[in-house]
Amino acid sequence: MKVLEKAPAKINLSLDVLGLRPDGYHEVRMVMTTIDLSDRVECESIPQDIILLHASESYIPEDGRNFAYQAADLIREKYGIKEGVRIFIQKKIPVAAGLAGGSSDAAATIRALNRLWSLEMTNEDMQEIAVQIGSDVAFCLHGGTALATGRGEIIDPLPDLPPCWVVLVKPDVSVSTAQVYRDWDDQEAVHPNVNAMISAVQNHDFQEICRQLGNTLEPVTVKKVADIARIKEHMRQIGAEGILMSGSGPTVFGLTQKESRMQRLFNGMKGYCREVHAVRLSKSLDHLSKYE
Ligand SMILES: C[C@](O)(CO)[C@H](O)COP(=O)(O)OP(=O)(O)OC[C@H]1O[C@@H](n2ccc(N)nc2=O)[C@H](O)[C@@H]1O
Ligand SMILES: Nc1ncnc2c1ncn2[C@@H]1O[C@H](COP(=O)(O)OP(=O)(O)OP(=O)(O)O)[C@@H](O)[C@H]1O
Repeated sequence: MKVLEKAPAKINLSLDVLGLRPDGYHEVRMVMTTIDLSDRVECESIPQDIILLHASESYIPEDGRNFAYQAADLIREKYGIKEGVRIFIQKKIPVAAGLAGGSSDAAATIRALNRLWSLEMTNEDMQEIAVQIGSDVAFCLHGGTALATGRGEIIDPLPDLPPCWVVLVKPDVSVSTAQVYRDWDDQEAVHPNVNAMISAVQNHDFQEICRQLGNTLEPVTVKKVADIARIKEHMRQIGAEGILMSGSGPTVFGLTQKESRMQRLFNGMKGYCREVHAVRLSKSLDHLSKYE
């Protein structure tokens, strides 16, 4: 049997860091949402006792460095699975971009293997695997809109956002999440109002969501990637209603509810940057699974 899962990217609408924890991670408080830009993960059981992973792009690791591979390895170990699996990842999400592409592939693999091997995993079982792979994987398991706290693994669902377009612009550089967190400085930090963002989401108030967009990691990455500030300014001039860098960057997103403005933004930014996407938001993942 072959199982397919969609693995959507995320954006951070509000990202605050509260401080460094004893375990070396940072305590965060963030509002995240999934968008309709997805990788596709296929899992097929094979009789040999191995994990075979292939990705559509040559720059994606196909061994134990791949988060999807790690997910399969952890599940086989925990549930004593003797058969192997062939995993294929059709990559659409830009890599090392602040969009959690690798984390979403891992989450999709957990969902897929739960079905492929009829494991009847509870949310807690999936969560236990997710946190061993990365901080963003727990959010990616369920998608939709949520508040994430702790190191990012404690998830409290929020209502869906009002419908809107998301225009993503990725500068031609990759950013190391670990380095951005290391460079974040408590003394210099600018803190977004996460509570105000939560209220705006609960009130379905699109204009207020745009006003409350904020990311304490943005100034850290802007110091290294000056293009981010230029992209933001350009998007502002074209007329995006809200603009922010996602996660540790460097991808910048612009929000608008007007299709004509989305088109203007997409065309305007396409002439400015190579990698530009215009997508809609995506809801929670429960209805996305598909068998083949
Ligand atoms: C920036 C965000 O993408 C926002 O959603 C996440 O906070 C990062 O999540 P992620 O990429 O899944 O991060 P992980 O793979 O768990 O960690 C990568 C590195 O980032 C740093 N890190 C990550 C998460 C966190 N809460 N504090 C940290 O300090 C740690 O140095 C860690 O070694
Ligand atoms: N399935 C995967 N897809 C893409 N990258 C992967 C995958 N598995 C492991 N990686 C590695 O993870 C690193 C980060 O890639 P990813 O695209 O997940 O970053 P990101 O979007 O910045 O994530 P985040 O927003 O969670 O910090 C890359 O260097 C890549 O080699």
